[in-house]
Amino acid sequence: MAGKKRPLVVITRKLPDPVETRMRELFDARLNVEDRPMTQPELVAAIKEADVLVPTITDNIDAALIAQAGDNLKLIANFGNGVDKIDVEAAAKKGITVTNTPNVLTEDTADMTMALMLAVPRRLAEGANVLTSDKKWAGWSPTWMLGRRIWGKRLGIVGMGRIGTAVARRAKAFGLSIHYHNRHRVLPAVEDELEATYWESLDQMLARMDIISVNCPSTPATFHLLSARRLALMQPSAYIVNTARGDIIDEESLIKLIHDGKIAGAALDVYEHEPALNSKLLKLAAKGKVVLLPHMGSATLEGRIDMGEKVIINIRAFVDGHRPPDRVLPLRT
Ligand SMILES: O=CC(=O)O
Repeated sequence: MAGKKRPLVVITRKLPDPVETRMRELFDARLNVEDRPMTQPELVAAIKEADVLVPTITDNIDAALIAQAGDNLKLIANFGNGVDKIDVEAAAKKGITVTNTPNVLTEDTADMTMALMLAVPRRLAEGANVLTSDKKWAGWSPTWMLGRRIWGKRLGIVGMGRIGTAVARRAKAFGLSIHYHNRHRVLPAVEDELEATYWESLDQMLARMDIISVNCPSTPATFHLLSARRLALMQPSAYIVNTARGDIIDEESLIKLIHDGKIAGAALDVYEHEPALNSKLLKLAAKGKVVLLPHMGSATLEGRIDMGEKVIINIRAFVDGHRPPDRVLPLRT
């Protein structure tokens, strides 16, 4: 990029207006004016030409694509936290830095996790549906639409990172007791604040919880972390919430266990093959066993503008010859 004043920054998707305006002011920004994902040939053209590529979490930036990058591509500044669609290792081998947008979507995603945690036990979607569908509401009844109590229950968080901790803070305020499984134990001060119990064994935690919340990243090590065997350890009265990534759960097994009454229900924001949806999930939704959202965890206007600002900060730091604050290093596997 040396010698160039304004790097050519190719952005694969439409971003919120204030972000695009700022990008145009600062860079030679190539925006995607049509609000649709780039096709594969468009992505190839983009990676060949750009000094900086700004993909989103749905673009597949795999080794084959990275191999086609032009010599001037030195930075992939992801608009999003999860980098599971970027081959960070292949990028590093080609001398390309990768950055993401952590922190700014933590609280929004935790809010949505909390909403989903309530949704199935308290029958939110089913209840709302009574009023908006042509089903007749006969009025309040002592025995109708009874869900299950949330407060006083045990919440097991799989992945106590930034989002997991933000979920735990909210859940504690809702009267749940906090349990977690993580590769590493969190700081004692955080455990004390949350009165959290650490489970070294994920299996043992799964077997004892009322609600499980998945909050770890998707990596080769967490693929189907909640496998058929592990899901089968859960109690038949337990619920599972996933706002992380679909492939952390063996979705087909989860569907079967809910269908067979071996898990009470699930609230999902992410899917194993999204945007494709397993049609069996729709059948479970119709029975009130699952609540399904279309990957909206971080979808607030403020959050998306903050994410754009993070992308800009990373690009500017990099272009100015500094280490970008949100550099993602290849995984040590
Ligand atoms: O899912 C959203 C993200 O990873 O940013």
